[in-house]
Amino acid sequence: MRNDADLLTDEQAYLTALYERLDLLRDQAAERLRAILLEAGGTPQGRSQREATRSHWAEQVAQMNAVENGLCFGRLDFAADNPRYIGRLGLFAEDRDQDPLLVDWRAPAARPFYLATAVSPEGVTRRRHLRTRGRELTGIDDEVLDLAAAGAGGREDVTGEAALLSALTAGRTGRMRDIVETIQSEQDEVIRSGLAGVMVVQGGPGTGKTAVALHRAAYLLYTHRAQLTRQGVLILGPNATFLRYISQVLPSLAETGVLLATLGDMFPGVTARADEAPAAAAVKGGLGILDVLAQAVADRQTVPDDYIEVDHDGYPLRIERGVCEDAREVARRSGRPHNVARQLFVTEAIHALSQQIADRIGADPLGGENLLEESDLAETRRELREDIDVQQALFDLWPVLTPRQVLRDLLSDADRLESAGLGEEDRGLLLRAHDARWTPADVPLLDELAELLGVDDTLRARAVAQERREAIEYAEGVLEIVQGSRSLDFEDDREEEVLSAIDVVDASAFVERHEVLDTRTASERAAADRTWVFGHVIVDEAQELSPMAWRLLMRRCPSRSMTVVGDVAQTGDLAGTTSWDQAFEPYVAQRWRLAELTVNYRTPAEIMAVAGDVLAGVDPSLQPPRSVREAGVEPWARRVPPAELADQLISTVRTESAQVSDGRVGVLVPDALEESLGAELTAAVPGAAVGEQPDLLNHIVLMTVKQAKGLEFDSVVVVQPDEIIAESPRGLSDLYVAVTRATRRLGVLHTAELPKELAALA
Ligand SMILES: Nc1ncnc2c1ncn2[C@@H]1O[C@H](COP(=O)(O)OP(=O)(O)OP(=O)(O)O)[C@@H](O)[C@H]1O
Repeated sequence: MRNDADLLTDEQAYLTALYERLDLLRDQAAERLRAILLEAGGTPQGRSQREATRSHWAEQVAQMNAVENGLCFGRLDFAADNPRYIGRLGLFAEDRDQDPLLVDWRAPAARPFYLATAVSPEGVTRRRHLRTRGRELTGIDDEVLDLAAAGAGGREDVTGEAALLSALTAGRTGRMRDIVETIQSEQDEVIRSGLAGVMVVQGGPGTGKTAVALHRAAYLLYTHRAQLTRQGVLILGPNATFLRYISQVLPSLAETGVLLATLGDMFPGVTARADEAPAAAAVKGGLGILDVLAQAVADRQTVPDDYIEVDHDGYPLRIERGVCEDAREVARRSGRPHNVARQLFVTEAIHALSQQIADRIGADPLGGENLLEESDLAETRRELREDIDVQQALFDLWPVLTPRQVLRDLLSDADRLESAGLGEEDRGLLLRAHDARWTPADVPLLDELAELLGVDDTLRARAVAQERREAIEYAEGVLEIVQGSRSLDFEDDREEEVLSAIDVVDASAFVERHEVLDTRTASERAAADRTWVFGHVIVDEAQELSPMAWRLLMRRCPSRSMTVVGDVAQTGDLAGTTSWDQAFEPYVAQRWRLAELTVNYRTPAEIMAVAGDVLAGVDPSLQPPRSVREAGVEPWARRVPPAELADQLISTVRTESAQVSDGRVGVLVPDALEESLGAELTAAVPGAAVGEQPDLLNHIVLMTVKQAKGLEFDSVVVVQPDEIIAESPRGLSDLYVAVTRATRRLGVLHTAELPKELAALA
């Protein structure tokens, strides 16, 4: 009889063969890459093809490197089929007609690994999880999936229980890990849902929303590769620290072509990271600001009180208020953006001024018709257009503007704000220095202004068109030569069918082929281009987005192919989303689909009992997600004298750090205490990370709740919960976020009474 040791030996042999195949393929890819890198010169077309080949092989090598750990993690046995091994990458034998050696987790054939249950086994008789360290098999967990065996213990709501629990109880590292080995069926439904339309994934803390969003990106890129690598996928996260936290997950899923960004990165050339009062961000985030921006632009289209006098050709020329008003009216009525409509304003004004000149110099002394002819008038207009003084005067009245300039000027000038229609209280909130740093809430305003202002690219377009005309003329010349030589060569042999360049391309197609292709990836180009349209947009912590931020995102995704993950119970931003219906109504009406995640994989049951009370304070109708496990440790609270808070915190952090040994301790504090407690903690515990973008790889991190959105720690110490609540109208939601960051241990330090929502800890 075969025993467990034989089983391990067999599976190890299979694993070793897989790694040998991987090594071989990787060596081949690396060799091809080296060969391409050694090539040089050639035509522009040849170079761009070479670049495409180079990035293909570079990506292949990177993918194969990324799957080194955990290459294969599962096996499915079927009643009526060969076993199937599941891994992070697909591998084929030399002979492609054979079954694949390893099935990529994203392929349809891998799906039963995540979905098959004893009740609905989908032909699977056994699911096996392979545990590995490096290339070595360290253990096997089997689940037998036939109904007869279903009663034999195990949970029907969880697949791969042993593997799942071992993943969930592992110490945290400060970087998120992939979950491909233990994706649960409700998560799998979301990950593999179709590409089209808006899908909202609502789920409480720890239900795997972030993990699911990232795996969905990997799945979509795998399944719709051609389309999505061309257009790119945007993943929007709440802050830079969070992006670093998740940044390793995608490469290890062997994917590229994804742009990870925060709202603050969404206007090319601006990195908006500064903080501002939540109330100010709320004013900027509401749709009421749209009228203010439109008026701010209109306010830049001015007319003189009476007239402006300029010197033209030695004569004084008056640019009268009436002329400017008429020209402005025509330009505004065109409905074009400000910088584009400017052409109309100038043309109208020049027209009126030329008429003025004609009236003066062409007047018939005998009272007849004006003596100037149309050609004279055209000449006058040309002179006026070229007159620097006239140009300057018209520029001052209707200047070319940039979004940054308009927003800076507006936010630093109380009169402009008032004229744009902002009430006194809001003016007080928004007013700031002219050189203030950009905040994330400014970014949708910059984007909106870019739409209102537009870009007058007539000059650039003219230059490009001219260049292209010249290239086509040149190409026509080349093709004529080809044509000419062909008729000479084949004069005597007219029967022969010969295709030459002239038969298959015309001159403009010839030019197109020879134009140098942009070799940047879609995500690189998208990052530099405000008007880039993404193939798919994934938004994490989507509840924090304001209506203005949604407007910006919808512009980047006119196809509305979006995955939106979030939890309306965790909304902290005042302008954030508290109802998905409201957020999407303006863009897709009722046409969005909702998926709910209900199981909490992060926070153990003991801590969720406390979190449930806090959630009831936020909204009694909301249900906390169900914890998948217990930690066996009760959460605690300790009241300390105010003067001892810092010392007590330091000693608590030391104890907690020892408790989680290699894991992570997160200290979550009210905004007002971040600086002072941060300073005291780092003085006493030198390795601790604090500040605007603390390094999560440190074992101890102190941050505000806002910074901790989406993150998790083995042990969490919440400081002064009453202050966290008091700091914002959404303070209870913030406390809910704070207490749900822990994977094992939760403690609370407080100097005042415990808030009633935490009474269970008293
Ligand atoms: N199927 C799974 N297998 C293993 N681990 C999982 C699984 N699903 C989620 N997790 C783990 O649970 C933790 C919480 O997941 P995640 O951060 O994605 O949750 P979330 O819903 O985004 O939470 P929050 O709303 O609090 O930000 C992570 O450590 C994640 O790796």
